[in-house]
Amino acid sequence: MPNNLDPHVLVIFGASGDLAQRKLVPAVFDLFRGGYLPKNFALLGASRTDFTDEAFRDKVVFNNEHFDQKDATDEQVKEFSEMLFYQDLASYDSEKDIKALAARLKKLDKELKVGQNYIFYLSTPPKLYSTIPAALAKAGLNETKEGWARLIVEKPFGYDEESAVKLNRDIQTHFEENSIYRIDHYLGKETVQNLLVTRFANGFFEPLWNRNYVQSVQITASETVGVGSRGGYYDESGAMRDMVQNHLLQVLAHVAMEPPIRADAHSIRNEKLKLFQSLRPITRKDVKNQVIRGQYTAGVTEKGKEIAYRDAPGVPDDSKTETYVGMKFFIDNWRWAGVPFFVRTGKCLPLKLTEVVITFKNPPQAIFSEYDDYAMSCDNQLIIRIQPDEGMALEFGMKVPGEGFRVKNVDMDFFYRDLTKNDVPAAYTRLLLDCMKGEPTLYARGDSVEAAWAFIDPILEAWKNDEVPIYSYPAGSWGPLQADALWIGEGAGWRNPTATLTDKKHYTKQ
Ligand SMILES: NC(=O)C1=CN([C@@H]2O[C@H](COP(=O)(O)OP(=O)(O)OC[C@H]3O[C@@H](n4cnc5c(N)ncnc54)[C@H](OP(=O)(O)O)[C@@H]3O)[C@@H](O)[C@H]2O)C=CC1
Ligand SMILES: O=C1O[C@H](COP(=O)(O)O)[C@@H](O)[C@H](O)[C@H]1O
Repeated sequence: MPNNLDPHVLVIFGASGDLAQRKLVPAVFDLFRGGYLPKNFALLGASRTDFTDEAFRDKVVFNNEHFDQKDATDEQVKEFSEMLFYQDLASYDSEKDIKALAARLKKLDKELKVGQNYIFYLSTPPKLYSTIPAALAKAGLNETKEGWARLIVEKPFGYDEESAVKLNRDIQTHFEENSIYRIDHYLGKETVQNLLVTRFANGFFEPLWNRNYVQSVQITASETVGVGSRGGYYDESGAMRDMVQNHLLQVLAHVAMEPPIRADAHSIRNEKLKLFQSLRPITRKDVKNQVIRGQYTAGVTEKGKEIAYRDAPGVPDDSKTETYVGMKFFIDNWRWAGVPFFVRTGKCLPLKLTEVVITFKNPPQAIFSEYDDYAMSCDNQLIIRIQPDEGMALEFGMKVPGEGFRVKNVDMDFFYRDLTKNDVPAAYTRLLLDCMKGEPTLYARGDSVEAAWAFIDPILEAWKNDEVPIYSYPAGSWGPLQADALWIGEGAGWRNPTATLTDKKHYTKQ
């Protein structure tokens, strides 16, 4: 349902870049198609490349291979493109730049009557994340007299805890916390949000969702692609910073946090913070037993032949950057005491999928001796598919018809797409809309970003000091075999599907 959004200007810094072209402008177009944008709206691109308004429109709309017109008419695309403007800058923070930007906003304000409402989107390299807000403040654009000013900050938010604290401090000097929107696109995924509904809108999960019934929890985000042309960025980052510290800890928070008292930003973000604060620290000496890092070598993935990570453009020959992380840890709180949590992510794995698997404890006694699938009992698992085949399956044992008591694992399977015929909004579309509404629930709060870094930092330190090995794995495999050892004594093991459900109805156990 279209919303009554305030008139405003969305300013994208770094608008000549990849993200603006691939995700941001297409997301704003989706909002336009859906009738969400207010009548008085402008998108103002700002970066150093010398574009006119028309040249910018050509780049991000008419000559943009990522811009999908979908069912819109050519007239609608033209109408949308006329909402796009461009301001070129010399360096993002010179006095001349700020004055030019402020003057352009004033002009747009006057023409469109946007009431001095501005969203500033930082889609530049992270080194500018402190600089640009300070420059905006100098021009008085951080707090407008008549309207509001909001700031969206792209990832990565910091490089470690210290830099995240500093970045928070820098930005919070100029913008109130409730005007800062730290984006994590996993929070914009419908199925990540649905984790909260699954847990808190259904009475029957709650009694089971704790140490009394849960044997283990595993979260996997596997990718089939390698680093491609992003070697320069990725080698500085690695899988831990790129995926675990942000996206996967956010998914974890949705799976494990306590029920918020209300479904509002304050309550949900408070519970997430508490969850991050309850993570049992993995000290540097624990790292070798709890965290496995890996790097892919040449191999074959579903995409074809893949060169070794170290041969990718922009990656040094002797790189020790991890392209795989598998880890085991505990949450020291009342609900989860003693339950092992396993998280893994990697590039060049066999399938592209993100899923959460809750494995429930076995019944207290195994009284049926014949199982079709397993020796002792069924695996009672709830498999929550974040992507693809969004949905969830519950696995349990049923009697095989006929004599005796033969038990077989079966599943009840729900597909999220059966809920609606409408397109599920892309993550960036949903998140941009929320910021336009002034709704920060699906954005990360400063304190929880710091808490997430505090958990990750000792691991990164141990790696930096080479205290543990980095294992290799061939592209197309499920990562280093050493990661299987994390499960010793903990049951289930990694769930390594052989195909996504789109290709094949059933997962098989390794
Ligand atoms: N691309 C993606 O898929 C994703 C990106 N991100 C994050 O979003 C941000 C933007 O990403 P992306 O668009 O890929 O980045 P780009 O590297 O394409 O940079 C965006 C723009 O910033 C300007 N820029 C680049 N380098 C510099 C520099 N050294 N000094 C000043 N300006 C510079 C350039 O514009 P100009 O030269 O015209 O000023 C460039 O077009 C990054 O922080 C990235 O980490 C997050 C998730 C996914
Ligand atoms: O932020 C990032 O996420 C993508 C994976 O996102 P997904 O929505 O496709 O699961 C990852 O490929 C990239 O390295 C990382 O920067």
